[in-house]
Amino acid sequence: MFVMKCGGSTLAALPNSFFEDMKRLQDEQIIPVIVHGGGPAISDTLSKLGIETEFVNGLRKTNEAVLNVVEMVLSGQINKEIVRKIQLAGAKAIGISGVDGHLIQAEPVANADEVGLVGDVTHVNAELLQGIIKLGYMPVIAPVGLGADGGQRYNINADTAAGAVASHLGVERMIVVTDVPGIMKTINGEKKVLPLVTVQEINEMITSGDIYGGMIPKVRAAIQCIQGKVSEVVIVNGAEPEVLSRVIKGAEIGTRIVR
Ligand SMILES: Nc1ncnc2c1ncn2[C@@H]1O[C@H](COP(=O)(O)OP(=O)(O)O)[C@@H](O)[C@H]1O
Ligand SMILES: CC(=O)N[C@@H](CCC(=O)OP(=O)(O)O)C(=O)O
Repeated sequence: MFVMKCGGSTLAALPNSFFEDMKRLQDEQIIPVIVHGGGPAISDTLSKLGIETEFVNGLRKTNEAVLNVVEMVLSGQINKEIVRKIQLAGAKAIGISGVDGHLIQAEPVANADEVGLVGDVTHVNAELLQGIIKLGYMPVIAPVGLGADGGQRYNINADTAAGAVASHLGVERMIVVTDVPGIMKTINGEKKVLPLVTVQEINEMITSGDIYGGMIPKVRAAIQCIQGKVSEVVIVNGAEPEVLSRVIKGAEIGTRIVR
């Protein structure tokens, strides 16, 4: 079993072969647990509805109006689109959000005064995921969470949600699929993908500005989950052929984040 986070930046562009690769892995009992984003689709719908939107360090400022759109787009549109694509590849998938079965419990982030109804994960109902897997399905998770009282919804960054799911399931590996070939750094005027980075190097790159925007929640989620059972987080480009099986087989691809 492994956790795969799939970013909204790359979802529409993922080739059919990506989903066929997932089916092969499922057949080999290497079950993907998918957590997806959908940031660009949320921004599109917000703009069509004339609702302004803004990001602070990769997190969307969220009020009730924004949250309605986040839930509609993530749990409705994107979640079902992914489930359909997996099913068309011949594999079995069940789509749920963090609301269903209290899958993702959340609390307000530390800078809630800045970003509003954005959540950090406090608990993941891992038994529910294990149950879905036991039935032969791969779980496809939309990152909307619920407060401990079960009433308040939170918008959770998909990277953050994926890291928490990986930690609570105790998987060895999380694969983050995005639209860049890994963490990049300009060295002597040339942009290069770093094959391996440590927590210390990441912190330095955030301070220097080499890591910014949407890459920040990814590396923060990676740092958080590699403190526990997860031994590595790999950031890869979804357009690379058979990227998931190659990472699983240990190919040198993308950026590996290790302790
Ligand atoms: N050092 C870095 N290396 C690669 N990408 C980076 C870096 N720092 C920031 N980024 C940005 O992070 C983006 C990926 O994050 P994001 O757009 O949120 O993707 P996703 O939708 O997959 O979560 C890249 O497209 C790039 O613009
Ligand atoms: C709090 C926060 O920023 N939530 C994200 C949730 C979706 C997401 O993370 O999508 P990507 O993986 O495509 O970026 C948002 O509202 O865009």
